[in-house]
Amino acid sequence: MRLVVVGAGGRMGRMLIRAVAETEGCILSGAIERAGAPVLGQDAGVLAGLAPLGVAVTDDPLPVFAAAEGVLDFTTPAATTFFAELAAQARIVHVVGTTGMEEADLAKLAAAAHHARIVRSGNMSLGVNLLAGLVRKVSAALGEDFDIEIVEMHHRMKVDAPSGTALLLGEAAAEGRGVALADTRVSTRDGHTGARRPGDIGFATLRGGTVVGDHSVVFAGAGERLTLSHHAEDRAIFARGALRAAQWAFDRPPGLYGMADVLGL
Ligand SMILES: NC(=O)C1=CN([C@@H]2O[C@H](COP(=O)(O)OP(=O)(O)OC[C@H]3O[C@@H](n4cnc5c(N)ncnc54)[C@H](OP(=O)(O)O)[C@@H]3O)[C@@H](O)[C@H]2O)C=CC1
Ligand SMILES: O=C(O)C1=N[C@H](C(=O)O)C[C@H](O)C1
Repeated sequence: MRLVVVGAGGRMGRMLIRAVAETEGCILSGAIERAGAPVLGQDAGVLAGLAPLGVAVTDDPLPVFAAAEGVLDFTTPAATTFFAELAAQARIVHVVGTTGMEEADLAKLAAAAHHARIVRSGNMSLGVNLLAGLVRKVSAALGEDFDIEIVEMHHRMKVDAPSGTALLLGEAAAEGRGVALADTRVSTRDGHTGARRPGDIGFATLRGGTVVGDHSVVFAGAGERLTLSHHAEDRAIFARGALRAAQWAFDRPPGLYGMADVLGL
């Protein structure tokens, strides 16, 4: 499968280039960065710490998308909605790992999915997607007597909060209870907040150092507490998930899919 990495110079972009090079049946056919990026013109393999791959980083996606079968996109919401339109025009697979997307961005992805095969997830790792299934079950079993709080920690460079993973886990918890996350979500607490409202799903965000991604879902009841956690130690887990998603989507009809579809969960 001929794959393009967009945001090739980023933390995930470089990891994705390595993952494509290591995956049987996949070949890097293009690497895109934004106009003016210092890595333009560099060989993508060298950029990712590998031997040269003969693919120069470019800021012109049109000819690159036209010659590809899929695009791996861990960039920004603005870049992802732009690439979604191009991927739909080129009728190629679009794997979206970008987080921090607003309702309007998601509506654009849904529109593009009429023509493209899009797989989007706030976390592409196997472990987190299994955890989401467990959270849904535990949330349904415990009910509202147990307060749900989601705690996440990431590296100091992360720009969005709560993380895409925390929101994914929050959605799973809300589904388990049969409520909408939008009605129960509490993402900030500061000052005299008053007592916790029954049924709220709380989020707490920590940022610092080089943490790849830690998430815990705490179910706090009267006299006991249950905590389900995932610790990402290496960004390779997300890149491997993205490759799996691209290969899975290759012969699917157009639509918007998630990692639960890819993993058969
Ligand atoms: N779903 C998942 O499993 C995971 C999701 N993520 C998400 O992926 C995203 C990226 O994370 P990370 O790699 O750490 O961030 P980085 O900032 O390291 O990488 C993003 C890259 O995208 C580039 N970029 C921005 N705009 C454009 C554009 N218009 N065209 C081409 N390239 C562009 C940036 O360039 P520049 O810096 O020059 O602006 C940068 O190189 C985040 O939203 C993060 O939360 C991360 C890990 C796992
Ligand atoms: O920005 C990151 O680094 C990560 N982002 C994703 C998120 O927002 O949950 C996935 C992972 O936790 C790393």
